[in-house]
Amino acid sequence: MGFRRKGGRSKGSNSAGKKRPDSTYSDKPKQGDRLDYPNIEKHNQAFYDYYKKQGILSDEEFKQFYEVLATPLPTTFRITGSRETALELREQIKNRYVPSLQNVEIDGDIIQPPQPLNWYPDDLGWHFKVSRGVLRKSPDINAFHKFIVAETEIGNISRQEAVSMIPPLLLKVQPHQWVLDMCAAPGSKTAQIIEAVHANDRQNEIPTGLVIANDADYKRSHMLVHQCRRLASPCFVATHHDATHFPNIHLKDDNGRVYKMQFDRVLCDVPCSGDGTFRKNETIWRNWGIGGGIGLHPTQVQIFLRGAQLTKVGGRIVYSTCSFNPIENEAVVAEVLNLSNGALQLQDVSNELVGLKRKPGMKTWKVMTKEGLWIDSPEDIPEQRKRSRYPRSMFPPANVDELPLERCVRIYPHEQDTGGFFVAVFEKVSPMTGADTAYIAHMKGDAIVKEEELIESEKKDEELLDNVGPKEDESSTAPGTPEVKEDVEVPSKRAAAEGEESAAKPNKKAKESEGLKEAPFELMSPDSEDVVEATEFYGLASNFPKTQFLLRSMEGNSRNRTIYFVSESVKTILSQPAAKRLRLVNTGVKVFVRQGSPMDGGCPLRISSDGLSLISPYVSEKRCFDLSTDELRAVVTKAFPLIEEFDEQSRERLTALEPGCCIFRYDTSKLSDSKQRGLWLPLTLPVWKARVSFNLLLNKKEKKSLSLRLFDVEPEHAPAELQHKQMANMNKSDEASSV
Ligand SMILES: C[S@@+](CC[C@H](N)C(=O)[O-])C[C@H]1O[C@@H](n2cnc3c(N)ncnc32)[C@H](O)[C@@H]1O
Repeated sequence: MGFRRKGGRSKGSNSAGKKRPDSTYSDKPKQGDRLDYPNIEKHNQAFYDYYKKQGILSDEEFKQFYEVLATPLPTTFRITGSRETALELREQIKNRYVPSLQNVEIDGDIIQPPQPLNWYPDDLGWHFKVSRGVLRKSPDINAFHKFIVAETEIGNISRQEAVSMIPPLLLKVQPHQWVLDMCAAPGSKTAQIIEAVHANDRQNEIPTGLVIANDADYKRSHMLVHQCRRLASPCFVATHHDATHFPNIHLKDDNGRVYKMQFDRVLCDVPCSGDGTFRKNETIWRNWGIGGGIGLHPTQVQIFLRGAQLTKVGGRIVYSTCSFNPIENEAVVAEVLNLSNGALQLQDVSNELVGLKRKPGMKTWKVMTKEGLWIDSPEDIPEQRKRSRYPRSMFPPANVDELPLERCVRIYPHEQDTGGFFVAVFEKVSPMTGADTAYIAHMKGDAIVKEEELIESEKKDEELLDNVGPKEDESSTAPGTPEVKEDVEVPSKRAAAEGEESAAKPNKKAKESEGLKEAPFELMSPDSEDVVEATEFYGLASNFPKTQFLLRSMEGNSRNRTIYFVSESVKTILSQPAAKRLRLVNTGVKVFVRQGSPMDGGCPLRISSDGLSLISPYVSEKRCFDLSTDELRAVVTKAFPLIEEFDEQSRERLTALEPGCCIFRYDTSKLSDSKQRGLWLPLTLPVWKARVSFNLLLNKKEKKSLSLRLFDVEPEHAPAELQHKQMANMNKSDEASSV
């Protein structure tokens, strides 16, 4: 299937009736665009003229670039989750799916099986040169499609555009670092950052790092929470602030010294015109206009500058957009470099992500007014009012030759079949703010910083931000400003629907207003009844940090229904009065959930599957049970396994086990084909044990993925009649424990 056009127009004409300039442009399908081509015109004359005139590429390359923009993207994905489980899944793809996808023919062409992206570390990023449409429809790749869908649903795979994976890799996050993601929703880059913080996860180790993921849009910040929840990180905090004025949080150390919360790593993946997403975003073909970049430039400068202020000396900052526009890219970089007075250094990253094809940043560019006039400086605009819409920072600065802008990274779609992207990496090499100087003094321990001094220095930071901000008659949502685009897949259809609308209006001046509907986040006392109950029942080891439990709602005198767990770093923030300034949307991993009173007695607090990997290393042997392969098959594939189906020895042990939640373990090397299946990690499963039966505490999707992965079968759905009979066998606590 080739390009389909709206009726009546001649081949190669745009919506205004003009011809698409590339003579080679034709209806002939190209590699990767075989099916599902949307019925829209893929030409925008204003875009074409603007970038041709900007000279972003040589004439020859520009032709290729513009041709590729009209083709759909290949399918790309990232294997996510904790490092060990990600490596397991990678082996499964390599050993099972890649061989099964050799010599598959679609529309007369043999397609290449999926391949790792050559620049992505450890073969955890993949591309498959067929469009999503082909992936969905072709019967030959149906099994692979099913696998991708199932693993995406439970969060083991993230379908993320290749270029969007780049900024978190260049951020180089370490497990002990504090990271701020300033514009984070819907959150695929945050997910990568969280994974980096957990890169060294071993049993009994909770990283000391912290990830604060922020977005100005309240609804979108919930999409972010949804996306990151599956990673179950106790180091994750979601906030909701206008990043241009992300609050100053003052913390006190054990000696009473005040210091400002600053970060080792800051990601500024700012709202942008999104013209790097032409290949997947049909509306942008119709809506692209010069006003987008112009309207967003001041906000982009402010967000980046604020990010730089919040970075520790010695820390790294990544600025990125999915736009080709130098007004949103090099102009922003040049302005903030100059404002930093040498504190920021633009890094040469040509030796990082080897294999990634890229072009250097631009050293010169032009500004076009919304009326289509090319201008050299704001003074060339006759009207004073209009002039203020084109701040000097949009133009190449006088010292442009001294700035190493060539170190910026430009990714063009035609070079390696991707979307378009811009990334620049910085290090803060010297103090830039009063807080930097105070922080250094704090770290040396040789000065007591007074809070008033800190506040005074912060006023200066604030003034600087206001000076570069949009002027009275400007707005980042000025006419012509397009929707904010993402280069990532949203986590669910519902979330996507919520996000679409709000993405169109970045909440530029989000006030620090009160009245958000979030429940309070209260740390629990280790002596509280709930903590004592859980500790005793599960025999939690003495080295388990019992001061890091959290409640999300105060439920009066009644027993608390859900108990969360946070890392030491999150506790540090939450336990200080300054935490009140943070508009928290979410933090903490759900570890215990209270059931209705179990009929057989036992502890009604069950372990949540979200918190299982955190809690299980500390649970005593009295609540753990090792399975044989046959028993595992019964637990994973059957709807209602009964204790009597187990062998005699197991029956005895299980019958003696006090009712309530416990952990079933399985050593995967016992599976005869574990290598072929790419399985080597021990399995830990949360189970509700009742008097005569038990119940796997996983949701349907998790259960299905597990069953397919281990035994190639879908788990049993019991017919209604059997369900009824079995339920009668089970006591009330079995029913209550179904997730
Ligand atoms: C390009 S998207 C970010 C994509 C995200 N980093 C990811 O990888 O999933 C830009 C985000 O900035 C948010 N945004 C817009 N204006 C903002 C502001 N002033 N402060 C914070 N976030 C803002 C938008 O709501 C949008 O979610």
